Amino acid sequence: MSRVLVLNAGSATLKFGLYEAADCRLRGEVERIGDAPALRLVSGDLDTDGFAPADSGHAGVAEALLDWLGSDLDLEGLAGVGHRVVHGGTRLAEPVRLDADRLAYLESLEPLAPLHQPQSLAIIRDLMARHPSLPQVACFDTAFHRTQPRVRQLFALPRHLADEGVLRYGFHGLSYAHVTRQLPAVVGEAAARGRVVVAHLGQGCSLCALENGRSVATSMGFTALDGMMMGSRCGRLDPGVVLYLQQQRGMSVAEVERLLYRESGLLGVSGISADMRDLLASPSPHAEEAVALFVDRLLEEIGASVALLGGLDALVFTGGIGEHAAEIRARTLNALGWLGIHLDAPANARHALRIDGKKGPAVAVVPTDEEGEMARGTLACLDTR
Ligand SMILES: Nc1ncnc2c1ncn2[C@@H]1O[C@H](COP(=O)(O)OP(=O)(O)O)[C@@H](O)[C@H]1O
Ligand SMILES: CC(=O)OP(=O)(O)O
Ligand SMILES: [Mg+2]
Repeated sequence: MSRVLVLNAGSATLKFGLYEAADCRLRGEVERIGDAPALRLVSGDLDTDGFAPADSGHAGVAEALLDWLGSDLDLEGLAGVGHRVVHGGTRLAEPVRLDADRLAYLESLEPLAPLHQPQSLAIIRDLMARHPSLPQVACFDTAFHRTQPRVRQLFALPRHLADEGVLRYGFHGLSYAHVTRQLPAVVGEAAARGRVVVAHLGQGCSLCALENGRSVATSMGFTALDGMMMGSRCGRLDPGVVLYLQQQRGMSVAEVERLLYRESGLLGVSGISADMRDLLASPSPHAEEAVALFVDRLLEEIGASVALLGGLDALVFTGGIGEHAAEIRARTLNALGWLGIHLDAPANARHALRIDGKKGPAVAVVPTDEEGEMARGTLACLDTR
């Protein structure tokens, strides 16, 4: 039976899963990378004691995770390893087996995803060096959005920039692909084929407008910095602010990158934390202001998606905040009565699969599973290579 390992390197987490065909045998994550990395098993049975990173950074954590997995599992016996690579650029979309050429292309995209691309490529290089004959497969966050009409991919910039690939790519595609697969069972066949908005709200946040199960618009852009406000990223921003920071404040490119990716969003506005749990529990007015802005921006992004779809049949929440923060869902949904949405408050409080009051558009909470989607893509890629 084909066994694959999948690795999902995020900005502060490294999630992993071991699959035998479609069955998940082991799943877990290392949280708080860069601070105090801790390994947590979500399912499966393996002693976590042997996990001992030499340092708290991404490289140390990845090495320790591979050592820990390798001490119990025969990594050489795997059919392959699947990796979440957030940016596939113009050349790569479907899951592909990596070689030196493709790896070099993906490296050229590192500046477009500084919180994700360098981390996942470093793990891939490490695994290629350790196990040269073990297939490494990349599964792209951008792939799901390639169905978008060209006009939705364009920025209002001179044409030659679009010709060289400065386009809206969109991200969180593995999450949207998983949610889309669940839609018929969750909201019914008719709504699943209709106009659906999915809000993926995690550390990174984005929205996707679906028509007949295909992405027709998304809030993230050329990079995972655009659109919705996030944990530590600003989301949509007047580009004049970037000019101001460089011209008036004399900030370097690296300083601006740091500010926009790591010091903004919930963290920047609250001055307290990038973690929604901390802000919801905080009595600070700055925490409340950050939460209020988050809800406002979410309403704007939902409104934009619904306008492009010409209506709404279902709204889905996913990602850490989308799945677990009942207060954020309630504050958002209570402001969406104009869409005919009715909230079932007790169902929302217990994070039920359906939280609408059986009138108007369906509203659902669907746990995401990027790892399951990657296992599927990796197995399909290895079967047809
Ligand atoms: N119970 C909760 N209440 C509010 N927010 C939560 C809760 N659990 C998780 N979160 C939020 O989810 C975020 C992480 O989302 P997740 O999708 O796991 O992140 P990642 O993008 O790293 O995969 C955390 O930053 C936190 O703000
Ligand atoms: C693309 C992106 O923002 O991913 P994450 O939510 O994992 O940070
Ligand atoms: Mg995520």
